[in-house]
Amino acid sequence: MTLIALHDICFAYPGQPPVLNGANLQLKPGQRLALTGPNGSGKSTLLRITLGLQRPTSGTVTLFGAPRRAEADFQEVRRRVGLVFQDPDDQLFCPTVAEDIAFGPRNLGRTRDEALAIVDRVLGDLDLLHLKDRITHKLSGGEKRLVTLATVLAMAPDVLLLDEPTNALDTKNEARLLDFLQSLPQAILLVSHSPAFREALAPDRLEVQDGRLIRT
Ligand SMILES: Nc1ncnc2c1ncn2[C@@H]1O[C@H](COP(=O)(O)OP(=O)(O)OP(=O)(O)O)[C@@H](O)[C@H]1O
Repeated sequence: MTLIALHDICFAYPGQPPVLNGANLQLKPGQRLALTGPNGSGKSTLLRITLGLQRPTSGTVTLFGAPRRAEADFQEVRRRVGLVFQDPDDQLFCPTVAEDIAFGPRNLGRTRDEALAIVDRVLGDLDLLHLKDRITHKLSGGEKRLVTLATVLAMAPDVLLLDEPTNALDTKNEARLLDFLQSLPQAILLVSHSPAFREALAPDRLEVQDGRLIRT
């Protein structure tokens, strides 16, 4: 089954020329696909449309085999699509790292102990246990980036949408993140301006050109 299918997506911000103008994309289980294109070409907008955070002017978003139009359609599957936003401050809002990571599992009805076990597992997987009790807003930019990924992984999504995951990471952490992401079974849609990272993780790519997605 195709996880994500975008068909003929058109979108314009109010009073502006179209950002997307007939964009098509399919992501299958286990597939890793990169989205490239210049600044402002519409990559982040496309990720937000995929999750229903913005609605296309026309076109169809199909997730897990069903077309999604209304907010309720997206809510049903949002947990299964983990979006790591470009700006971690859009995503981290609890006082401590552990609380931020536990928030999603708690919302899904996990007990406090279950959620705390998930926090330990995810932080352990990312080699970040030392950050567990830190105040989130005092983390460095790179630490916030990795903690944001931890909050998403705690929801055990089927697909990861990663918007510039290496922003603010040093070379050592970038290499470790690459190793980690390569070991994951999930399908990944990656937006990254780092050619080396992109080619290592997702050599298959689509480029946004004049609002369309072109295989290059
Ligand atoms: N909320 C908004 N209101 C109005 N215009 C917006 C809004 N968000 C983005 N835009 C504009 O839409 C266009 C596409 O933005 P988007 O963030 O999707 O591009 P991008 O390809 O992800 O860029 P980058 O590589 O710089 O992250 C840009 O011209 C941007 O200025």
